[in-house]
Amino acid sequence: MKIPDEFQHLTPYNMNSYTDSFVSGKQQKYIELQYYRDENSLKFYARVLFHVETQGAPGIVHGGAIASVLDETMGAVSFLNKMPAVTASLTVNYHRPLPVEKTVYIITQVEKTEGRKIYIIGKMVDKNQRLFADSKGIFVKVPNERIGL
Ligand SMILES: CCCCCCCC/C=C\CCCCCCCC(=O)SCCNC(=O)CCNC(=O)[C@H](O)C(C)(C)COP(=O)(O)OP(=O)(O)OC[C@H]1O[C@@H](n2cnc3c(N)ncnc32)[C@H](O)[C@@H]1OP(=O)(O)O
Repeated sequence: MKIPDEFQHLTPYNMNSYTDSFVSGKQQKYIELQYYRDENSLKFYARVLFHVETQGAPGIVHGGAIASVLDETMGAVSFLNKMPAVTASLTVNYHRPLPVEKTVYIITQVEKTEGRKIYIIGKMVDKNQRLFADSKGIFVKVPNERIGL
């Protein structure tokens, strides 16, 4: 199966301390998601399949479902970079309708930090690098105990 070049050398990443998420937890059957990381980069990656249960318009993935997956993958890149943070703001641009049952790929990265603020960007593409959505957000560093760590 063809996958984006950037995904060829990644290793699957399982978030052991974060297993019941409504986005990526195995208890839900709406979204199939596998995270990946690259030891040599500060980016974080996901392969995602939205099942028909995530549709808004018939056959098209709901924009809120796309935003949720981007949000979690963006949040995760802050944790991986040892900066536990929560979403303060999130902007998503939807470039074309995403059909249900189509595998797509997400890439997120930290753009810059300013004090407690972490600026994170993300994008969702298919195997041919066609852009479905991109996102930017401000995540704010919080003490571990504020997020149950
Ligand atoms: C979540 C964790 C789970 C456990 C994980 C285990 C490990 C697993 C590993 C990886 C998985 C990762 C999965 C991530 C999951 C997805 C992420 C989410 O969905 S998080 C939930 C939704 N978000 C909230 O619930 C935030 C609610 N809001 C707040 O708590 C506060 O408003 C907060 C923390 C954002 C700010 O409050 P203040 O009182 O601490 O700080 P102030 O002083 O107000 O802001 C600090 C700086 O941020 C700016 N700021 C605040 N809000 C802003 C906004 N909306 N836009 C722009 N800037 C903002 C402010 O202007 C200030 O900037 P200046 O330092 O002055 O430069």
